[in-house]
Amino acid sequence: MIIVEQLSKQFVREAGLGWRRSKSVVQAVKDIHFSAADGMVTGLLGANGAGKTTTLRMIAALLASDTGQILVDGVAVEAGKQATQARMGVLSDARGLYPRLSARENIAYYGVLHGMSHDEANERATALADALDMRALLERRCEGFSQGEKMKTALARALVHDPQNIILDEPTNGLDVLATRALREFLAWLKSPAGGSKCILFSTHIMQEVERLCDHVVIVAGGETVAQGTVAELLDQAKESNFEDAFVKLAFA
Ligand SMILES: Nc1ncnc2c1ncn2[C@@H]1O[C@H](COP(=O)(O)OP(=O)(O)OP(=O)(O)O)[C@@H](O)[C@H]1O
Repeated sequence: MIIVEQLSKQFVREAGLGWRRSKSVVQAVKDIHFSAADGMVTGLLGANGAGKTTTLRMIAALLASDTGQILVDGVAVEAGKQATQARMGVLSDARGLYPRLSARENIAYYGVLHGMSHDEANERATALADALDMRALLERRCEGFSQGEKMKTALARALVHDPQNIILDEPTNGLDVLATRALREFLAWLKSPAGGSKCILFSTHIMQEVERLCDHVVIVAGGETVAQGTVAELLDQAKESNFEDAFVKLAFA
């Protein structure tokens, strides 16, 4: 379970050179708060620049927050510290695979970094490849992989140590309809008791994805949580019958 309270983060941007040099402050996240429960898919839904990636990077301990608190299974997240890493699997938007390594090596290497033996990590890579229908890719170098192949490999790598909490930044970016469907089915399995009742948190700006996949939706606008609930509750709150209309009303009214 992930609990986020009063999270904020600002960046200082520098522009120009010499005497023309200037600094400006960007308040990327102002006040984000929500909780993401086990056995559920929670979606962070927001427009471009709303603060989703910055929020996920703070939860994943990749970036320090200015204020607020993040608890993962009751343990406070601290940027750069290992305490919560074992409990989290993170799929960033950059994917970041080693192109010269095979998919298996990319996946198993992360397992070893998480303290697994080589055999254990290899067995897990094979099991995940079966679950993600990517067995044929396993021994291929990642160089030249398609978007969908990269995503599957990066997802398997994020899950190699069987984390309870799964954080995905725009996981369907660049995927076609079939790959998106397969991912949706896999996430539905991961949140089920058979898949381990995982806590899944993902960011997106795609309405249909949220309607089809999310048990809980957190609408983020201008770095703030502006509404949250089930899709039905948000429709009710906005007094709309179409989810896109409800989103626009809640995010930009
Ligand atoms: N390292 C950084 N330095 C300066 N500004 C940043 C940095 N990272 C993010 N920002 C700014 O913070 C704001 C929020 O960015 P963020 O990437 O979190 O949004 P997002 O909701 O993930 O957007 P998108 O859907 O376009 O990926 C944006 O205005 C962005 O330009």
